[in-house]
Amino acid sequence: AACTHRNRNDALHPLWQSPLTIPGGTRQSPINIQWRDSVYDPVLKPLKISYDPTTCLHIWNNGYSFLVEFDDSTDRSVIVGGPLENQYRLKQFHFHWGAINEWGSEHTVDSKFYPAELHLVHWNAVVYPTFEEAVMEGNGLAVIGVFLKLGAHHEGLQTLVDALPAVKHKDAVIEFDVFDPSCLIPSCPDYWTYAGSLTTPPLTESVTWIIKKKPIEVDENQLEAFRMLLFTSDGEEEKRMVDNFRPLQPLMNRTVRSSFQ
Ligand SMILES: NS(=O)(=O)c1c(F)c(F)c(S(=O)(=O)CCO)c(N[C@H]2CCc3ccccc32)c1F
Ligand SMILES: [Zn+2]
Repeated sequence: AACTHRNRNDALHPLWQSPLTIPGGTRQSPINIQWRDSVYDPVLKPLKISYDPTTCLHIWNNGYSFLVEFDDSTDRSVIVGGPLENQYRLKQFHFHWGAINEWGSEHTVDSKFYPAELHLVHWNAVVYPTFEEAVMEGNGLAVIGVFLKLGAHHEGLQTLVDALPAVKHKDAVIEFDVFDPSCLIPSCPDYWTYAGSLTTPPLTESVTWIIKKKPIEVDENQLEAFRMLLFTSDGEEEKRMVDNFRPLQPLMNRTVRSSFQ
């Protein structure tokens, strides 16, 4: 049943009416991560994350998801190591979630969906002068994916949840000037990594995905707070912002590597 529902969102929202798969695309995202098919790579380093909480700027409902955007004009919030050749700057983070807890994540693990997935979007400011250029290049972006599972209340997430009513409608923005997103990343260092793409337009094949093995726990009220957001602007007929994930894409000729045995 979940699989049919997942495809239902193609008709629901313009974003997902874009081509299911880019013609000629060989590295599209998201994918199912088959744990037993992932290959341990001893060369993979630990991912080094150093975020400066004061680089946080605002929260914005852009009609696809809600984004927390950062000042990426300097190297104050960066990641390095892991599968990455260069240092990448944090630009924004956002989430994908479902209408109910049975689905909502973009990636799956052994075909299991999580109720939501966090994406921290970074760009290679060492090699490319702007984010927009990095979006078009094979090694331009690095996105950390963190699965959310239903469980204990998440203190760090709550500060974000408390601000969501202020960005209920598309195009709403509120100032959000101190937040450390590393509180949303599990301390367990284990991750999978593969070469993929953006999961929203322009769907460019420019993302090194780093998917954390361990999920974070959030409670039902916190997931419900995501589902109270709207795709629509103030004054339009309300459409709840749910099921804002892209359907799974073919693995094609790719190997998912793991940083753990
Ligand atoms: N799942 S994902 O990580 O691929 C991903 C998203 F799912 C998503 F919704 C967005 S967005 O900014 O809300 C919508 C723009 O496409 C972005 N934003 C990126 C993509 C392109 C772009 C251009 C300017 C600013 C941010 C972004 C994104 F990288
Ligand atoms: Zn995303």
